[in-house]
Amino acid sequence: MRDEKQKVVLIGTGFVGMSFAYALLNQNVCNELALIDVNRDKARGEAMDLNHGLAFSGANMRIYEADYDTCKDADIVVICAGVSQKPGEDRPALLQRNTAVFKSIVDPVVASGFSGIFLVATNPVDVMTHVVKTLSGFDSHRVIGTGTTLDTARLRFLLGEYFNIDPKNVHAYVIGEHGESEFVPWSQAMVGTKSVSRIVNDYGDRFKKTDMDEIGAKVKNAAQEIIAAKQSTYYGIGMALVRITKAIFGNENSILTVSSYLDGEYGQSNVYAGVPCVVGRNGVLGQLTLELTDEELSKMQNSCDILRQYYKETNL
Ligand SMILES: NC(=O)C1=CN([C@@H]2O[C@H](COP(=O)(O)OP(=O)(O)OC[C@H]3O[C@@H](n4cnc5c(N)ncnc54)[C@H](O)[C@@H]3O)[C@@H](O)[C@H]2O)C=CC1
Ligand SMILES: CC(=O)C(=O)O
Repeated sequence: MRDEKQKVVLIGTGFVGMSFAYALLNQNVCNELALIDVNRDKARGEAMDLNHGLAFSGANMRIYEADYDTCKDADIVVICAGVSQKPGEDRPALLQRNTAVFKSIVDPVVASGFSGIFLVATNPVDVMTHVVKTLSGFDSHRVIGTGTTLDTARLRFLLGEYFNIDPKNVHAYVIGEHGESEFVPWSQAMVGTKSVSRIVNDYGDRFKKTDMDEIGAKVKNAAQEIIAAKQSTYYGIGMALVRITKAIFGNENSILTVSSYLDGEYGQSNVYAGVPCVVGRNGVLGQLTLELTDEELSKMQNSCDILRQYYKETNL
């Protein structure tokens, strides 16, 4: 049993929220989990179902359905509420509907006296995270989105398969929008201590630049492929949310490509985008600024321009 209380409030007990909650329980990440949903029966049923697994888990966790007052002493409020994409729909198509949903969520969270960290998964995630920053008035280091953490995990998995190397030893990132304009800064991708550019250069007969481009495209299209096959994606993002939660509770100062507020980094400002950040107990401690090539910087500019335009469309 921990000495310290570690309380998470999850808002939105759908596929993504409950995949997160189930992984939290299995990894014994916190000792209190409150579930909020506009559909209170659903949240209550989910709390019951999780509680019935406690005896099998080694976790000592209090899990219950609640209303917004519970946010008052929470450490992290995780937002997974809102609509998700239908097959063929893109993430920005959700913007207006999810902005309306967030207006009904962020106000009561703040009114409760909450003073912890917001962690957002709802799409389009970079813009929705910016929406939370504006609606809450919180300092940006305490408002984080999942950004490109999931895309980065997809990239590491595919590169691990391609090079036949443990993905944990693949250090490569997807950055920018969690969406169409995201990209892989290949100049910064490493397998162990060797850069991917060097591997492709030295072993061009086996490992090809065109294969890297194909992997980047597969990462970008992964969500659509999964949604076409099974309607929605949730296990990967659930695990990504747990990874970020652990970095916060453990004060790990881990480098994760969360969506964070750019204030001059990469020449960008007034925008949330996925970039490698140092994540610890106080949220985003800072960005680890990558040394991008001119071509990569122009991709970053494009991605941030798109995100700023989407944010403008929220009229906040
Ligand atoms: N950031 C990422 O990498 C990923 C993000 N997502 C996004 O996560 C979001 C959730 O997806 P799913 O869980 O599959 O959807 P879902 O439809 O299964 O769950 C959404 C939940 O939100 C609740 N909800 C709706 N309005 C609410 C309100 N005003 N207050 C409280 N709760 C409310 C619903 O009752 C429902 O339980 C979507 O926007 C989806 O696009 C999904 C996968 C990956
Ligand atoms: C749905 C979504 O954003 C994803 O799986 O990447």
